[in-house]
Amino acid sequence: MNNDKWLIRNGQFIVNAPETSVVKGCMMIENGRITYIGESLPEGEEETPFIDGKGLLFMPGLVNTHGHAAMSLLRGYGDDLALQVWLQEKMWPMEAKFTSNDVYWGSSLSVLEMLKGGTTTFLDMYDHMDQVARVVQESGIRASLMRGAIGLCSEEEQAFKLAEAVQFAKEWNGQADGRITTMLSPHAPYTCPPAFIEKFVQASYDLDLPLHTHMSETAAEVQQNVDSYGLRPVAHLEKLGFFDRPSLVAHAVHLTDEEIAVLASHQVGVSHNPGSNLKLASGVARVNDLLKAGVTVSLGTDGPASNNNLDMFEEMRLAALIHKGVSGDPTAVPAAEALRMGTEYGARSIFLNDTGTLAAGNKADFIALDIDQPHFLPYSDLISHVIYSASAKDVAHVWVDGIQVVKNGESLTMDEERIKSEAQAAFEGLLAR
Ligand SMILES: CSC[C@H]1O[C@@H](n2cnc3c(O)ncnc32)[C@H](O)[C@@H]1O
Ligand SMILES: [Zn+2]
Repeated sequence: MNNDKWLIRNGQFIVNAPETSVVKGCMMIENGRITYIGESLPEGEEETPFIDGKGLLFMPGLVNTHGHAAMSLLRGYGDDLALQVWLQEKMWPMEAKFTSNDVYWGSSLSVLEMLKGGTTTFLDMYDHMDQVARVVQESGIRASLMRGAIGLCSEEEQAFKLAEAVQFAKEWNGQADGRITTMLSPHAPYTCPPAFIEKFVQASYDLDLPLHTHMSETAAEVQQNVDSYGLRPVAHLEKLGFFDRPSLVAHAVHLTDEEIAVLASHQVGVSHNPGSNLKLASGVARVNDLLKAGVTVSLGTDGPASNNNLDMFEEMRLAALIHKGVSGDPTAVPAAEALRMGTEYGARSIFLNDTGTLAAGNKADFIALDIDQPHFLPYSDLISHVIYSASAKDVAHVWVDGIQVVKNGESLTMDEERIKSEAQAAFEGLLAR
């Protein structure tokens, strides 16, 4: 933990209360938490160590609420395919060959990309999760981790996967100085028989941990659910008690009005993954209607093999653009709302209540953008610029828990050259096996 007290002076800070706006002045950090943001230097702090924020825009770290980090090894391996073909013919055969070493280097590559691009918290659903947790420990990032379980196997294998998921969730919750939290995650209703999902719901009660799953990503999947169980995925999961638990669903592209009301009434969060949904031609989620119904909608990249990068600025921009385009309503998902989806709502979606905004009392998870660049001028509306003009490349500095992990665009905690060469070797090893 960081026990320093220090200040940023002469900076510009995006705050969300009482509304999303920019404050010019100072921010103070003590013991890894923000203790002050305001226009003037707090009294008696003239001698406190500080960094000069001139030319920088400080904002909350981005929160990526759905992904599979190790799939960076499969980036570019299987493009331009629909979800089921992509999964069954390209991803799953390769993933069957993944070792712990592959997951370690693939996740390292993704965490390096995420930190350098301003993501300070990510959700990860995968296998060999001890390796992902190790990467989180070493890199200094914050994460919500879970062993994803596909139940298209024998009951014996299902029991083994559930036991692994429970063991991982118990063992790692609160580790890495509290930066790791855990959830429980059956992969999807189309890959997990109802009785298997019910076991995850029971484990969620037993461990007092939230649930996460893929849901209603494609029209074909919704139809398959109706054919198999006589219900669409929302009613199916509701019947299995999934939504009686704190839960987050990824994608939720194909929803009816009634289903949106069900998600809202159970306070189910939705991780909207616009880049992945567009690339896999899954459709466009009803984000405007979800937000209007009071659903917490956050943003995720999904895995790097269906996106194909982990740039959360791109996801915020896509969210702000595509819902205007498909609705014909230029007021749909305004810039400030897209920004909250990428930060505040992200933290809320994964049940973190003291990160996601720059506010006194919150964890000091924040980033600084270099706004002394042509595409940020004129300084008319910096919130607009963050959504419509910025990209991951503009991130100069990153702090998590008040500890700097990226400085002048370079990682301070991860060995970039080693990670790139090991990831390339891991990919070649997968091709050769
Ligand atoms: C059980 S580990 C996670 C599992 O999820 C697969 N996956 C990656 N992206 C998607 C997606 O968009 N929809 C459904 N499943 C996805 C990944 O390949 C792993 O097998
Ligand atoms: Zn996914």
